[in-house]
Amino acid sequence: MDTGYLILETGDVFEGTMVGKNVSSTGEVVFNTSMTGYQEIMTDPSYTGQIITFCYPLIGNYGINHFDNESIGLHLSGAVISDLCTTPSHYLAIKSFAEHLANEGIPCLAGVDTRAIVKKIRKNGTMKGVISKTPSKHVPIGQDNLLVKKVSTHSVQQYEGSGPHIVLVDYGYKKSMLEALLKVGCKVSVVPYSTTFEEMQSLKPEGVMFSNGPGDPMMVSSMFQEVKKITENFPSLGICLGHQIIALAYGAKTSKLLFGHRGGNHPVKEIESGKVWMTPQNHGYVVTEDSINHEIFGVTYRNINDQSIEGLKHKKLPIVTVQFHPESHPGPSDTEHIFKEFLATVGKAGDLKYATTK
Ligand SMILES: NC(=O)CC[C@H](N)C(=O)O
Repeated sequence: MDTGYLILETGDVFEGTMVGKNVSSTGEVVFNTSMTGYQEIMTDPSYTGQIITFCYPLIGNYGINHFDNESIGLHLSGAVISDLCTTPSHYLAIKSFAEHLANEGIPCLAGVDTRAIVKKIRKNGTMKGVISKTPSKHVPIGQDNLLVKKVSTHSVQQYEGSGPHIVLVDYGYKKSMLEALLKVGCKVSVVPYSTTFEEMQSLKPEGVMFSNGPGDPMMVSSMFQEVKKITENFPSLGICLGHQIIALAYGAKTSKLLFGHRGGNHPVKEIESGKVWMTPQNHGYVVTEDSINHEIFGVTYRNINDQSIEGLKHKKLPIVTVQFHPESHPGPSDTEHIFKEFLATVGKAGDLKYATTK
């Protein structure tokens, strides 16, 4: 196996062994602290354009199976790990971690002191990096672009059900989000990120869910007006990127965290009840504290570690948003009630006075 390197924007170089596809790759270097769930993480479209450093030291021990993909294909730009297990042991395993990456054309640097990378990122912030076969490669800074467009569906996809009709706006949705709706009998239409209010109206949804997705939410600013109109007229739930986009559509601002929240045990406090929930998270941006108009939105959840905003609720309309991942996969499903609460608002829509009628 060839020697390879991770070169960070700071100039730091980490040596390891190239596994997966033996190619160079550039991305934003982030870290994930989950102890399990590498398959779900690798297939989460929100990681598009990112090199994921897995903090848990052993990766690949239970292989890759047919069931845990969160989307079709892999979206990450590369992986950096400590110990690679090449002989997976699990009754559902169909291939190894390294085979999966190789088949999908993604490089991985193994045998690295991932703790040292995490320390660098925690100190200097998320930064660009390159996985390369030579230690001297230049790290291209590159422009952020509309990553959502790369991963969103191009056409409407329908899933039958006998329950309420929910439209899922696809910014790069995780399969578990769709499954959370199908499990309780919803009929679901998955629609492109660029769906307008008029197109939404023609689908006659009873509720709208705005999904997770990659990149800076400001990149989707061309859709903010439409998102505002949609949420003013249909009960809405925004998750992660969906949460950020809804907040922006109502005039709030977002900013980038120093090193993001990515892992399976981020504690959030529900403000109303005082309860603390354990949540899976994967985000680099947050809704900025003083940008919230408190006459319009109330803060419903806060991160225990840094007090950042983890949830919003519109004061008059049935609009709820969360920064964490109630759909789980990987990580705890303790906040599954978010879907139930959303579905409870669906169907009562006719009784509500919407902002557009004011
Ligand atoms: N999982 C997500 O939806 C991520 C949202 C956004 N791309 C962020 O990093 O903050």
